[in-house]
Amino acid sequence: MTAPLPVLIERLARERGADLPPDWSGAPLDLAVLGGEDGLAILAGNAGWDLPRRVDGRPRANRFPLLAWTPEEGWLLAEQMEGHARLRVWDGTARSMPYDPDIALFDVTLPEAAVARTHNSAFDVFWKAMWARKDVLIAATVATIVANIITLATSLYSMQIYDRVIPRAGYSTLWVLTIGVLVALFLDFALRTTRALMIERESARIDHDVSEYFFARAQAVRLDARTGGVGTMAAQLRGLEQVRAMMSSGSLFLLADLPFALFFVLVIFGLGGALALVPLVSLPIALGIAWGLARLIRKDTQRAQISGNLKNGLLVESIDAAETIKANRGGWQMLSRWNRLIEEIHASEDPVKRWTSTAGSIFSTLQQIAYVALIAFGAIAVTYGKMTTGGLIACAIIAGRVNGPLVTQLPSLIVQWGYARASLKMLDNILALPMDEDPDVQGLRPSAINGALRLEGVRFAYPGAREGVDLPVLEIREGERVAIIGGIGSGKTTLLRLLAGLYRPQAGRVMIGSLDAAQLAPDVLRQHIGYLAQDYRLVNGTLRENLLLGLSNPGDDAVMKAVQASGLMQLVSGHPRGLDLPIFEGGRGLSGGQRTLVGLTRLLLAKPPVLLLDEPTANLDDAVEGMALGAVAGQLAPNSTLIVVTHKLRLLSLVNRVIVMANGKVVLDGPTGEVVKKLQAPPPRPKVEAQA
Ligand SMILES: Nc1ncnc2c1ncn2[C@@H]1O[C@H](COP(=O)(O)OP(=O)(O)OP(=O)(O)O)[C@@H](O)[C@H]1O
Repeated sequence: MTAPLPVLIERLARERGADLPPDWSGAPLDLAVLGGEDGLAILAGNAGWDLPRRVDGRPRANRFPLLAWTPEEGWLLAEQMEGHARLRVWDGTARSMPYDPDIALFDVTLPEAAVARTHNSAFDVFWKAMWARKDVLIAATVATIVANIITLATSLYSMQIYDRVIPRAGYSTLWVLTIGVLVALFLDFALRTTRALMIERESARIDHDVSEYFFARAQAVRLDARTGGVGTMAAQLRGLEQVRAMMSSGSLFLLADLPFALFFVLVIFGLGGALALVPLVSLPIALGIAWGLARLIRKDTQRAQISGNLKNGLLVESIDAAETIKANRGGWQMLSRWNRLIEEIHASEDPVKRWTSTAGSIFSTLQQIAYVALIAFGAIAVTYGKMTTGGLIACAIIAGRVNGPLVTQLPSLIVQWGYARASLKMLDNILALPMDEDPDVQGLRPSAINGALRLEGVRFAYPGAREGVDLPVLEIREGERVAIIGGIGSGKTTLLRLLAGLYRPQAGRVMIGSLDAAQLAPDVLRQHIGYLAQDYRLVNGTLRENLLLGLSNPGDDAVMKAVQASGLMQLVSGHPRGLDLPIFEGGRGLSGGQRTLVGLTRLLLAKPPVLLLDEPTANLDDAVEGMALGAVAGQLAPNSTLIVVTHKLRLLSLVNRVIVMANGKVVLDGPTGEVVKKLQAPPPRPKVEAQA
């Protein structure tokens, strides 16, 4: 028996606890092509992975599982060595075969999920991304060292011109020196350009790594931990830009050049002795002022950042809720909140600007005083014959390098660092939020899960709420059809989200089959449980992309069949672009009912064994409701579990058990007929006391 390469890789991923893309099994690849020895390289190339490496010689135990290729048997999964002479392989079934050094063994590096990497702080994320490219950064540092040494050429050139060429009219020396210095300048240009290119390229890669990590991390934040607004969280993530600006090549070069200030001071000491005292005094003063500035603006930059995030949140909210705001004349209120935030931002930014410009003026005066002091002391040294005029000029040029670009740019660099620091703190807050999956724990990936659900001692309350959902025991057997009904705000949606594993209970546990939902790998959980939210949101893209969100493409025939069954056909056939009709951000472009139908159709394609539907027909008319529910009911296998939250009595015909909720608790639970009868029974009359 042989298994196709994608199936072997699926098993390999499972053994390594790695995730493959949801559309993996539908990878549009010709299996005949994959059957050959080059198949693996083609597949990896198509998936955008690193090229699999061939393992030379007998592999060590820790390298397994590996993919094995033999011309006779094709592709196999080599799981481990059995003794010295045999290899345990899997190709649909596990078996053992003689180990032959000619068997080609390949190590496939499956891309690690961005979020699987754990970092203690946002700074750590940046640092590790930089450290991973240390080779290039070291090369850039070497280029910096050489370029800075070459920089000395111009100053030494001036020295020679004043000391040797001018007094003796030494033209031949002049030409030689000029050509020499031009060559040095060209070399300096080449080195600085190469360094810039190297750093730009690497910083683009670092940026890619870092932003991928934070995007994935923000997505992985558990739903019940997302307390802040959408806009505020988005703004916190945008703080990445500020950190990036800080790490832009300009700032990096400036920092890379910083140690050379000391080197230049040493050179001045070599040329002019005590003259080195001038930069030796002025540089620490400049750095001290810079440090003071950083401390002075720290609080204000942080405050400006927080207000900026709130401003972004308000902007997103005002656009998102435009309908409510317009219809209720809420514009004025939003505007006043906006103006208040702008005032707050200005109040925090003003001191930052004031201090920065004051520091800038101090720096420029300091620079000029340092220059005057150097020339004055230098002039005395020259008159006493302690140094030559050329030496003094060389010292003046070199001192300019110490104080020049570094000191001029320091204030703006410090402000940038202030904002970057505040951004890093906010990114730290995102990293502190709990995730769907504990990155240190490899989630369970069983090949089959039972469709039963059980809540044991579950308590859940929203942050800041006094009471929430409280369910000592609730058991739903495999294949059961259950409706959850109850008043508004009674906790039906919360219960459904707990069952779907989208919320983590604060006490107790949710069991899926015989496994704790918290221990299952999220992708396995999502595959097993289909959840249709009450307000089903679509994402920007086409209708087809929304229908196949997170699914492998089953082909247009299957998609059209599901579209026909759910009642979405009218929309598809009525649009010139059919399945490719565009969906805008947040699902704009479709009506509320159509959005629900897209969600239902997607579930028809996903065919999960457990279906959790939250008021699936609230937005549908009777005809479409009947059609959509008929499609769902028609697709249910005998062991599929269905739980539907509803306010509509019509939906009770789909189920054989009804759970009634009130104030976060189950108050009635039983067969549909019984519960309906109890609900319809008139309330017991209060006993009339016998008249005395
Ligand atoms: N994101 C949230 N943050 C804080 N409290 C919430 C949140 N969502 C719901 N609640 C509160 O939790 C309680 C239960 O809400 P839930 O959405 O589960 O009710 P429901 O029974 O589904 O109501 P409905 O029939 O209106 O959909 C309500 O009192 C609600 O105010």
